[in-house]
Amino acid sequence: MREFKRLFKWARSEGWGIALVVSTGMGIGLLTVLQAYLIAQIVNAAFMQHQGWADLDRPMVLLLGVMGARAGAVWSNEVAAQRVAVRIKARLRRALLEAMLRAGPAYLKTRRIGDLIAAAMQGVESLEPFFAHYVPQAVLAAGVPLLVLAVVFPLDWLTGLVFLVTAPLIPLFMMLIGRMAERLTRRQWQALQRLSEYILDTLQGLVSLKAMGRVRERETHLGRVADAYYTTTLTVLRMTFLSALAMELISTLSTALVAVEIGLRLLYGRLDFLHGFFILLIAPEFYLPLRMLGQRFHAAMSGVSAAQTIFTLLDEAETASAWSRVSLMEEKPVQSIVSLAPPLRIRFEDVAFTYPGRPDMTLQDITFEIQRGQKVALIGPSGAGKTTLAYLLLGFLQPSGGRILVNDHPLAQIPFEEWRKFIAWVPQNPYVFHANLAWNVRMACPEAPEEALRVAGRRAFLDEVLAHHPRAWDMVVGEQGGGLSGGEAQRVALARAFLKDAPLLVMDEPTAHLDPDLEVRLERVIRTLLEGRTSLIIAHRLTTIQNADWVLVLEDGRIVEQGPPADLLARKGAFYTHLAQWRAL
Ligand SMILES: Nc1ncnc2c1ncn2[C@@H]1O[C@H](COP(=O)(O)OP(=O)(O)OP(=O)(O)O)[C@@H](O)[C@H]1O
Repeated sequence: MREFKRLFKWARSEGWGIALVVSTGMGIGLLTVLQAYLIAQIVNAAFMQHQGWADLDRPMVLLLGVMGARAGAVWSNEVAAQRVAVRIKARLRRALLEAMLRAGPAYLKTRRIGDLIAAAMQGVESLEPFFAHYVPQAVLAAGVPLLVLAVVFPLDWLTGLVFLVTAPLIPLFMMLIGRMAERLTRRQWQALQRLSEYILDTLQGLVSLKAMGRVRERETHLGRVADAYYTTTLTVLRMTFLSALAMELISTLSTALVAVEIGLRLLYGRLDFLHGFFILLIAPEFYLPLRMLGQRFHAAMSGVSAAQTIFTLLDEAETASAWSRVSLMEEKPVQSIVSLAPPLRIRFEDVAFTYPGRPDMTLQDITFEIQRGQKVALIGPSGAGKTTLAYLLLGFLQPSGGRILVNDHPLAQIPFEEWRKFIAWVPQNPYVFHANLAWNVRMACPEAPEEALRVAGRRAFLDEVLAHHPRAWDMVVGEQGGGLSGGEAQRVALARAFLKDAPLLVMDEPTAHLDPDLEVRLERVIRTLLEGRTSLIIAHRLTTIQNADWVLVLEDGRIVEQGPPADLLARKGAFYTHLAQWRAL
């Protein structure tokens, strides 16, 4: 039920929109009472007092006016509620995206992408019934019965008493089955999440599944996951129908009770027709908003279950953004607080880092310096913390201890938006977006002129790829570089780095994709790219290590050795052992 509170908070934050929903809701209540009273008055005048049409034209016109106004209020209420729902959905999606980007790549690595997609797409979408139907209905359910009670009590205290005793039965029943409904819809939402994760995982790993002959097995399992979703959906539907039936029964019996006690008193002349008929007309309207609230509660429940995932993601990302310092959504220029003159000098002083939720330190006592224009190679076994160290320098993560200095300025004081202008990042598996090649390279520097794009392409050997394709730079590639080989995607990343021409290059050297001929040429490309730049390379090849000015050997999150490669080799320590393991010696 915590989610209910948070969702209502989001609804309240819609200001005017929600004020319109509330005011039109109260308007509907008032007009409903007035409409019932006018109908009762007209019927009373026509049939009990035998008045002619001529005497009834005023109340008839008034009734038509009230009916029109009520229709208008219902329409405005629905439109306002829909607008509130659409706006909140858009805001929630943006908040999720912002939170994910603020939390940065290190946090995203810990999450399942299927989860995020399900939350941002179906999850947010399933909140529509909550904001568009449940919230306005909650306003009506709170307002209309109170209004009816306030009108009916002075007219007939006995009916007022019946209303007062029977009305709580519907919310009481709603609360009783609410817990069960919550549990079931949560199970349904989890089944949907599992299904979307499973489909995404299957599609992404299709090649491996085929290669290992596991497609049939996966298909059978997928069928089971889909069946689980089907079964939970049917259970939820069954319970929804059952609860609708029960609420219908309660309100019908209560209305019948009112009808009997009114009928009997009319029969014995203890109540005048006008009031009796008015109360009979208003009785179903008294129970309707409560009954509808029950129905809409079930429709809204799947959204509430999804909201739990959405809010968990938002909270987690919020915590993660404390250790990540990225705010990628900010496109507005940031006032520079330091002036960094390239080439850059980097210094790590006793830097430590711990991922939240992990008991041990991922990095500790990291102290080294990259002189201006120096090429530093970072080596170490898998899981030693190389990527984490690179992320710290890139500004994706914040050190838990120590500090990083750039030209003697603490990196923590340089806004990320400013810092990113100084860095080019070439990851091991660069992401190529579903767009044309020109866009994919130009994203590194959107304002770069055409000529600079061509030069960058040429320097990264990308023109060889372009030559084989009639649309050249306009060639559209699929997401994750579909349509490009691994080596070609690598060249796109290198072309981006050339185009950006940043003073600091951070690179995770490719270990695969390259044939020997391309490897030799790429080596030349990389050497050109490194010229005159300060660079940190997570090195996986011997030549890169030999050509480096300085080598850092990382083991279990600590730098166990550092120095020029020739000196380290002569020392026959960790560096030597590391290379020996590669059979490089
Ligand atoms: N987002 C994360 N949350 C929690 N722990 C993480 C996260 N990313 C990495 N780790 C852990 O931190 C340690 C260092 O990981 P890191 O990726 O920096 O190593 P690496 O040296 O780059 O490894 P590889 O060469 O295999 O890429 C590992 O034990 C890893 O499991």
